[in-house]
Amino acid sequence: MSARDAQTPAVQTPAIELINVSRRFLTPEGKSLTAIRDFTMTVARGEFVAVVGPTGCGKSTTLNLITGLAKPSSGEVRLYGQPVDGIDRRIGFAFQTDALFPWRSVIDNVMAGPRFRGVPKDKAEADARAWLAKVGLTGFEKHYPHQLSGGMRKRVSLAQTFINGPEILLMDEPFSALDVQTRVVMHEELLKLWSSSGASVVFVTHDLEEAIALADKVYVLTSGPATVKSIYPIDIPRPRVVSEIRYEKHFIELSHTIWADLRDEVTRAYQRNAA
Ligand SMILES: Nc1ncnc2c1ncn2[C@@H]1O[C@H](COP(=O)(O)OP(=O)(O)OP(=O)(O)O)[C@@H](O)[C@H]1O
Repeated sequence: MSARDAQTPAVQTPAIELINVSRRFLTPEGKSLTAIRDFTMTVARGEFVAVVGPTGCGKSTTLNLITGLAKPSSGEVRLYGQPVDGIDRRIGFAFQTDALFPWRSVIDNVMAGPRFRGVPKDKAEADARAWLAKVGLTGFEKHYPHQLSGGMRKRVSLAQTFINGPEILLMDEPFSALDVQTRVVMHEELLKLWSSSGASVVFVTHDLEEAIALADKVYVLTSGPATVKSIYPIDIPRPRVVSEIRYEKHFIELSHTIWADLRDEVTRAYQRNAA
């Protein structure tokens, strides 16, 4: 076997696999609640997967299983072919609320990760400046988070995440608190950073258009317990200009098709909550 052949299986191993995963919780009343049932998902290396589903269906629980913060009740979660075992340094996160330290300047916030990992101060600072330049924040290094707009804080957050070179990026509605225009700008930023990073992404959102604009694949989940209802490949060529593609015929067709599928689950979840 040549060295190249020996490497092939590893190269083909997906970045993330959830195999027939179920996750049950005990409710405060002591009842068993199944948040996720027979959930199977594969994220190839470098792939961008978006996950949409009705509110409360189990999207965040899915991310927690990938991080190792939650353990499956049955089934298996693998990263690069290996069972998840605790918090993995290859994973980066982005949540709805950013994780900026309010008492630290922008550059100190971005340097925090590398410094924590033992990178010397000069190198960490130079890297942080370079990442701030990539997200268009040169000149804001000495500002504090409260002196920035919501969109600028998100840019700092992205720099703070990408500076650590994550191989896997888990994003839980990271842009949902932003206004629509800023959100589109952040989509462009994210796609630019992601395409040069090669990271594998799981992006959870309520916003179907956001999912289609960003992802290679959209997973539609059922109303809880979450299981995979459908998987839609998004064959819109890259690089994508997010502000433009949403007006294209194919984008609108994809939105209609996937929404028809998602709408049933949203209605079901709404009726269940109302009952
Ligand atoms: N630690 C926990 N203990 C008990 N129940 C939990 C726990 N974590 C989540 N759940 C329940 O599991 C279900 C799925 O929750 P989850 O947060 O994963 O949904 P979600 O799809 O991310 O929600 P949303 O769309 O509102 O953000 C919910 O019914 C929730 O109440």
